[in-house]
Amino acid sequence: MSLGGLYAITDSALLTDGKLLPYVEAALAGGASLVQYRDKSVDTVRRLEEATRLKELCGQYDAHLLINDDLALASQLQVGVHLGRDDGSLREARQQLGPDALIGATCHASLEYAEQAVAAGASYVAFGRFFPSVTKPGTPAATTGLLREARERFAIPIIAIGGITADNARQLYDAGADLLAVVHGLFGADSAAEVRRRALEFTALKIC
Ligand SMILES: Cc1ncc(COP(=O)(O)OP(=O)(O)O)c(N)n1
Ligand SMILES: Cc1ncsc1CCOP(=O)(O)O
Ligand SMILES: [Mg+2]
Repeated sequence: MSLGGLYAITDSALLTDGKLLPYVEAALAGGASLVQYRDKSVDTVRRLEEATRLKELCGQYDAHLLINDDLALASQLQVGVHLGRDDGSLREARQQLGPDALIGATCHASLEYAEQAVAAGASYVAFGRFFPSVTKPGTPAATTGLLREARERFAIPIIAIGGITADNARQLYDAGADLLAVVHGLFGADSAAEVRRRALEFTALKIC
């Protein structure tokens, strides 16, 4: 499976007041190829409803939906899942979701963990944060040097995350990232039109 470009990650603290669907649609219209539903609440009814709507929306744009942290919800909707290092077993996720599912793994700045994630069946490995992040400030820092090493070691898609904007993105693609995963640099906009503009900017950087 060939993946590349912009990976849009939602944030329930940012996408309030009915912004979730129009903002995600704008990101898709601007070329996002993956969307991650990242909602840390325990409102299971709303989470199921929102994720179901996002799955439909992604289908319209030929994009993939992944669920953050929640294998049960991913399994219920038959979509992908992204698991951090304490979010459960990648092996179990692969067993439950099957061979074609997208399963992502957070690796922070550890190539060793990434090796284990690949062995456990991850579809991609995610490194970062690369820049100061408003969304998750405490995440361990990673460097473009690490990204270059990862590019040499891994054949599967490599994701960079953390504080990414169109202004600092180029160096991450140049160091070997296939996709840039973005929350605030995309959705911290004050209109859907601005989200689309930002997404187009990220997408154009990948093509150049
Ligand atoms: C693509 C991608 N990379 C990393 C993360 C971070 O996952 P995690 O460390 O589990 O942190 P939370 O996102 O769950 O707060 C991610 N979500 N997506
Ligand atoms: C979830 C996560 N994991 C590492 S950094 C990060 C936050 C990404 O959000 P932003 O793009 O706003 O820095
Ligand atoms: Mg997590």
